[in-house]
Amino acid sequence: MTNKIDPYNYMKGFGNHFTSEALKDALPKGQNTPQKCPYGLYAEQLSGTAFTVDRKNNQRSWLYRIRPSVCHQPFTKLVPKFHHITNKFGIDDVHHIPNQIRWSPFKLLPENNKKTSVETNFVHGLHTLAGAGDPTTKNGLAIHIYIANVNMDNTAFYNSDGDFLIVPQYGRLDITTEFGCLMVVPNEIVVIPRGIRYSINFPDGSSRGYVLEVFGNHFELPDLGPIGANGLANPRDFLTPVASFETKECDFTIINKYAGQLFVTQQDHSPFDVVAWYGNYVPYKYDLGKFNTINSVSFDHVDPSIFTVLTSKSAFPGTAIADFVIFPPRWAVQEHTFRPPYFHRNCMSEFMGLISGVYEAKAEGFLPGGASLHSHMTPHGPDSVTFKKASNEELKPVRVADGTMSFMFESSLMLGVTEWGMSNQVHIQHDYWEAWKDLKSHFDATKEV
Ligand SMILES: O=C(O)Cc1cc(O)ccc1O
Ligand SMILES: [Fe+2]
Repeated sequence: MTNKIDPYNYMKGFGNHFTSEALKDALPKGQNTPQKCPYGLYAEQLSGTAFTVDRKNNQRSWLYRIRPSVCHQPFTKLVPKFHHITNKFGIDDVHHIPNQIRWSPFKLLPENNKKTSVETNFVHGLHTLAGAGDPTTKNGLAIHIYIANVNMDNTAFYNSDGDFLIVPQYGRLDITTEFGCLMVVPNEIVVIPRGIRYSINFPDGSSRGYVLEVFGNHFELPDLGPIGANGLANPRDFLTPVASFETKECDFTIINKYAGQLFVTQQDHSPFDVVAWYGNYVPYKYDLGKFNTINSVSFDHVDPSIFTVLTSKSAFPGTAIADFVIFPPRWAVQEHTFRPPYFHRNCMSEFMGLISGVYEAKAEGFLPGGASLHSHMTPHGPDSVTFKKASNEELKPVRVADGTMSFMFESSLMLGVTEWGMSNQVHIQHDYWEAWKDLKSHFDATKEV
């Protein structure tokens, strides 16, 4: 169903200082705030880091726009019954569960047509599934699922709480941002940093995907250490839109997520009126198919951190608030090795989703559009069918996960599951624990190998 045509233009590179003009010479020359800007535009700075952050981590962009963002009426709060977002992750607000949890695919909404009249845009279709921490202290994360079927007509959204890393699983995202437009297809991801206004259309109708929201540090590429200067997600493959603007004057709704609540306001013009911009605080997309996958070519199963695409660091070195990790198609060649993921218990929370295909550790039950959560120190690993097969198979080089893409949001924080995530609006597989119940003892004290 996915038509992969992408009508938009992009600039390449991660963390670059870009410049983009939709009209020739719309950027001021040699300064940020001339007394009068070209074409009668307004200058506006968007700061993604504190003014005083060290130079190498400082992120900001300058936007030259028809009207400054401040031209809007006062915000009013949208009562919680009109949305499904929360940032309350305290012990009494969400469910902290040591069991292995698995959700069947989150139900798509019916196509929006006259018969069904269910109309849900991206923002109203966001359901918080799990999280930890608090955006007011800029520490933590939330995981949302979106299920939606209508465009955000004359509506824009921005998030004061953190950055959104969006993983579309079903249906493309046609995104208009203040910086330009992006078309994002399943198997690509898009990051929209804090504060940037955007609107999402669903060219394929009813759509579904996952969102990782981080309240603290922005996403960055992981360090490569002994891997060397190349590998994993290459900076050149991150794409940022080019400036484009509209001059629409009409009633426009702006929705703001602020401290886990939604606020709404109106203005009389489109916020997508940025004629030119420059800077390094930008939205970007990345095709997961471009990941340069590195793994063991000798023996043993390597930890999945080798598949990290992006990370949002905590204050503790090497310990992420959230890593975005993928399990891409690759060759498995390890000798005398049990090749699928090992049995393990982890001091991190592991939330997993499946974009397409079958995940190597689970023969059944983990399905595209579904999810699993293995919390701090919760034991998990290959199901019994996978264990039996992989313990006995001939170890020739094989393609793993061809046509498949799964991912993990791995966090050092202890995730709580929301009321929605436990409700009968979703389907928790209560028999998930049985995936391991047939793992019998093979112990024989007389047999060394
Ligand atoms: O639990 C999982 O399926 C994710 C995972 C994969 C892997 O290859 C090693 C460790 C790990 O947590
Ligand atoms: Fe795991």
